[in-house]
Amino acid sequence: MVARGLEGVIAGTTQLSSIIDGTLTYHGIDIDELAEHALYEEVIFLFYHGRLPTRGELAEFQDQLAASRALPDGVLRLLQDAPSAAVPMDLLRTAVSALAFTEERPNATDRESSVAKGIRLVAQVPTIVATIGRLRRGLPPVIPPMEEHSTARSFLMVLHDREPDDLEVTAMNRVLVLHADHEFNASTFAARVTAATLADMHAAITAAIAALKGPLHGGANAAVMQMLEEIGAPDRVEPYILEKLGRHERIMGFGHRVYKGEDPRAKWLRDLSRQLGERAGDLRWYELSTLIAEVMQREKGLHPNVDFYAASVYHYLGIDKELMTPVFAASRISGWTAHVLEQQADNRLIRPRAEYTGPVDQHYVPLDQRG
Ligand SMILES: CC(=O)SCCNC(=O)CCNC(=O)[C@H](O)C(C)(C)COP(=O)(O)OP(=O)(O)OC[C@H]1O[C@@H](n2cnc3c(N)ncnc32)[C@H](O)[C@@H]1OP(=O)(O)O
Ligand SMILES: O=C([O-])CC(=O)C(=O)O
Repeated sequence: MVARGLEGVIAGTTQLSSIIDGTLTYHGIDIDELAEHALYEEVIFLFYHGRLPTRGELAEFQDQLAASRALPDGVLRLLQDAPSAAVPMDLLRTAVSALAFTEERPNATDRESSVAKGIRLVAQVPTIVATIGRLRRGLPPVIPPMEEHSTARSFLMVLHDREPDDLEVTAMNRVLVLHADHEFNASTFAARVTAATLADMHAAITAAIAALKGPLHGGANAAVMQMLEEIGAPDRVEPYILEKLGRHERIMGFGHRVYKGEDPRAKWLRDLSRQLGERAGDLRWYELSTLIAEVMQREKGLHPNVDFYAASVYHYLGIDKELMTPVFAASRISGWTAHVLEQQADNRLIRPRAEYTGPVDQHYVPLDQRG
């Protein structure tokens, strides 16, 4: 029997993250502890080294990331020359693919080369995303400040051309921690399938970005924002959701292949949405979100996934709808690159079988004899 969508299939092993009985851990550490205490850079180090950094190692690692954030001129030009209607996820995918041109050994897959490429990508992807955001607002690209250690702060500074405040930085850091890895999700699996052919890091990450784009995966956050805008007012929540469910349409940001109860990341994002909404004196997006969640719980027994409250959090952080899925990628790049390293360290081609369901005993009919 075929497991449709590979549901429940254990397709490989990983030491990076696990979801057991609804509990998410990164290398054995509960996501709640990391969300509360960790800097995103500590999480990246954890993925790359299998342990948390010492103070000295963290400072050195943050220096290395900060020194790698700038984009090569060719990639900046590519972003600037793209049509103004280009879709941000398409721009990100193309820019990451083009970064391979700037590698001295683009095809190399040995550990040293792949670690160096991975760290460069972890540093560069947030810059690409912030630069796409700037260009969409008619702002010129800027070089991210090298003295800025925090990815969260650097990203917001570049995106908004101003100093973010403490709550914004805390929120952005937490968003980066919460989205960083999630075992064999679709985009990570795409990266691993690509890496398993011995294609290089940039090839694998380009495949991952392509897979993240769809609304059943990372693209759901932008679709949630679209829905919030369409609903607009609390009294429209119930009729809107019931009408969609009546047409057997999916409500974006709900349901998950692995979690059947609450996604452990959702409560952190709900809390951030409320805090940012209170600070802005505009709780509309938070309140609409909680009302939708109540209706979905009552009608379908479905819980919000990571993409649901992320939409209003991003909105409160001044991130446009179209940039929301790229922002997800700016965090998941840490997990993707670490999974590629893990795949390369113990590689075997990933090549399952298909059950054939087409016709049998057919014959070639010459062109002039076909009716
Ligand atoms: C970062 C991430 O990728 S998190 C996921 C982001 N994606 C979304 O938010 C999109 C909306 N959610 C979905 O489409 C799904 O829940 C998925 C894709 C996440 C998981 O899908 P699957 O594991 O394949 O679940 P499946 O599609 O089999 O759904 C099971 C049942 O729940 C229903 N269901 C699942 N999600 C939803 C939803 N969001 N809205 C309405 N009904 C839903 C399905 O219609 C189905 O009902 P049925 O058995 O009566 O036909
Ligand atoms: O794991 C999944 O299927 C989807 C995903 O990436 C996540 O929830 O973070």
